[in-house]
Amino acid sequence: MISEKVIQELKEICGSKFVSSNMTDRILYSYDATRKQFLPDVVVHPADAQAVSRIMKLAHHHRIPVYPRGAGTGFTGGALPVHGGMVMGMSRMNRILTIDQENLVAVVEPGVVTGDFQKAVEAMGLFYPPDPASLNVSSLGGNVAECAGGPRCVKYGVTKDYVIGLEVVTPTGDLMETGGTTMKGVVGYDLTKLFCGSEGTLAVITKIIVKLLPKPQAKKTMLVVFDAIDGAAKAVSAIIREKIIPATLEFMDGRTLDCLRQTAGLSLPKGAGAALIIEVDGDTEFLDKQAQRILNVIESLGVLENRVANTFEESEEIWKIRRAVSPSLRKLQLEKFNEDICVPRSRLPEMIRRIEKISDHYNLPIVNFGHAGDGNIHVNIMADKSDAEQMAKADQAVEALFRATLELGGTMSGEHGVGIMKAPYLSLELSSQSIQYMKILKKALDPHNILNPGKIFPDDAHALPGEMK
Ligand SMILES: O=C(O)CC[C@@H](O)C(=O)O
Ligand SMILES: [Zn+2]
Repeated sequence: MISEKVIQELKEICGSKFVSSNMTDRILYSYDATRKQFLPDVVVHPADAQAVSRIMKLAHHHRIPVYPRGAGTGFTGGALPVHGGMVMGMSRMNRILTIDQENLVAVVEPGVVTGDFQKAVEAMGLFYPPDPASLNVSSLGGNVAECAGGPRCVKYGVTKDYVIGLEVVTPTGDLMETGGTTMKGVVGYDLTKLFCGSEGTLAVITKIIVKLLPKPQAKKTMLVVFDAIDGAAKAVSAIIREKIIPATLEFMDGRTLDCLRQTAGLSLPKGAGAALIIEVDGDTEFLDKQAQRILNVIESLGVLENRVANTFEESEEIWKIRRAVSPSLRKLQLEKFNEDICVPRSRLPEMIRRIEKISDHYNLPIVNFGHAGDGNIHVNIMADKSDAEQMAKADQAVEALFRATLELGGTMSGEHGVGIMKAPYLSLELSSQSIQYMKILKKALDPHNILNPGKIFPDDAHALPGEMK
């Protein structure tokens, strides 16, 4: 419980309107996309970095857990207040501070919605590539904390490849700047990169400096439907082997397509085993050549249909299909164990076969889609929540999936992070030494473990007293 005195201090810092301990607000901020629920004691919305710093000093002094929160679209529980305490919503800090067209750099606050930022820079002929599926809702602070990815990462890289500087507040309340606005900089340790993807456990992000690119002149989007999943997986490898890196190389298996047909009314050829969304970008002449090269490479792999978007609207129609996948799967009323394993691209066909075996072995449907061009697949193990046996099997299937991924030289998470969901499996992938050094880092910055506790490390996450069933 947080004392009335501390609540009063929080109100002085944020303004009383922006501090709430009423049940409605506590429930509102008890969820994220994992749909797990942990009730915070209080929800605060600071207006600026000074307020964040004062809050952290207060929390540090009173040992109150603090959970920074963007839009709550994370899939591993990064924003969940698993030990109660304070949720710190960053939505008031939502200004685009500068878009510097001369230096191709922008400075933003963490609460800016990713999609809004992209539109703002695109209106100036610039480009911010990271495009998580949640981009119309998710905010840049959360994207940085989780090092968000998305379809375009195959060509353009992930969030941390664009973040060149940060302003952060440490768990003890110090306000600190890292990096800067230059394209290069090698003075001292790269704290910017350390904080990117640290899942809100090392610092609260209060300002972000990103580099931008010129906006590609044009793009061409294709939805290529295959008769069998193997053909689609081979097509991904074949395109990369041909030394072509398209702007996106997204994959949806037959079950994903069935689900889209059922819940989103999509018309696709009957008997489709899988589909790829391939987008190429650049100048117009190059686009046509590259699209043709891709089609030549994959045509013998069982292509049933190739839908080419000729206009921006047609391209958006194809992307709407892709962005509908995750919400459509939710409509199936099954528990969705959504993983985001990543394997070396050449191992993708084998990984897909291994996933099929896991599905057969545990007798559970598994729906696969995602960023195949990166070897990053969202493996969704589906189980009936009311069937305890199925739920237990799904847990075993998750572990089998991680073990298979690691055997093929992959990683358990390409883009969603560890949070609470993968914490129990951390030692499958990381050596005890790396875990130990990570904990030393955490302790150096957060001696009392108050910033987003219960995340990443298994011994922290194993007992989560606050979970509501
Ligand atoms: O696993 C999911 O449901 C969504 C994953 C999300 O990163 C996506 O690419 O759509
Ligand atoms: Zn994804």
